[in-house]
Amino acid sequence: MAKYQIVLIRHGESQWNVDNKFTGWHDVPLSTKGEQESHDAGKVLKANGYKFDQAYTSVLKRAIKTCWNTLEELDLMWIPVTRSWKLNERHYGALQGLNKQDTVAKYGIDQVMVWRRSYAIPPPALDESSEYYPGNDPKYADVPKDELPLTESLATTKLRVVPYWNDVIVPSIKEGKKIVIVAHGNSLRALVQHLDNISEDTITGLNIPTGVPLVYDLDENFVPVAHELAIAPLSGHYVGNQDEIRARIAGVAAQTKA
Ligand SMILES: O=C(O)[C@@H](CO)OP(=O)(O)O
Repeated sequence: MAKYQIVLIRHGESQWNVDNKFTGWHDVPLSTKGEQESHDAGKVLKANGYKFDQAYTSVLKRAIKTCWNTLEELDLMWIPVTRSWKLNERHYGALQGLNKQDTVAKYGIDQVMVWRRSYAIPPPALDESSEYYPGNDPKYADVPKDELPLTESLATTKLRVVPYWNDVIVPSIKEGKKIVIVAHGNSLRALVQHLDNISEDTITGLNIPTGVPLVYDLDENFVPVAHELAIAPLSGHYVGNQDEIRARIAGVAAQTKA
């Protein structure tokens, strides 16, 4: 029996999704299409009667703007929005800024798929002299330098996302708050892997589309209750046109081709 319901949204298409570049912690804006996708996410939630008391997002503008646009459509811009770097995208290390398909041409599809989707193997680490080093970014001024990643695998991304879920978000759900989490492809993969207890092998095939609300019903122990529209391996379901959503999932997978 479902006791709680939460909504997860990956940000709308970003400018570096358009340019097909590895993005990670680089702070790029939404594309024009991404702005539209995030308004559409709010519209479809409104049409289906969803309401929220609290939003959680990352400190990256593509997620923050998606959150704003979604809440604007729901006429909920007044609710508290908590931002945390713990919900940031997985740090893509030295791949940040590189074109994904050029990287396939240089290193081969097998290596790139290991970097993109393997569970525990991180991309090569960033150098602290890099323009992308988070230690020079005022967003992270309060974060101890040794906690700031120079690269992350999905496994190490989980080490920040899941404690944030358990320590911050779960208590607020238990207080009775209806929550929405607006985050990123890989930080949400980390979260749903935890919720749905997805195996390390199976998670490599999971891609989350931009700007589509993903609804989870959870029982009293925060174990997901499978929905009839769920697309395996998820128990949650995407809200919207299911054929279009499947095509968008395939589009994320196709960002790197052999
Ligand atoms: O570049 C990134 O940060 C992510 C999300 O856009 O890409 P991928 O889907 O390749 O992990």
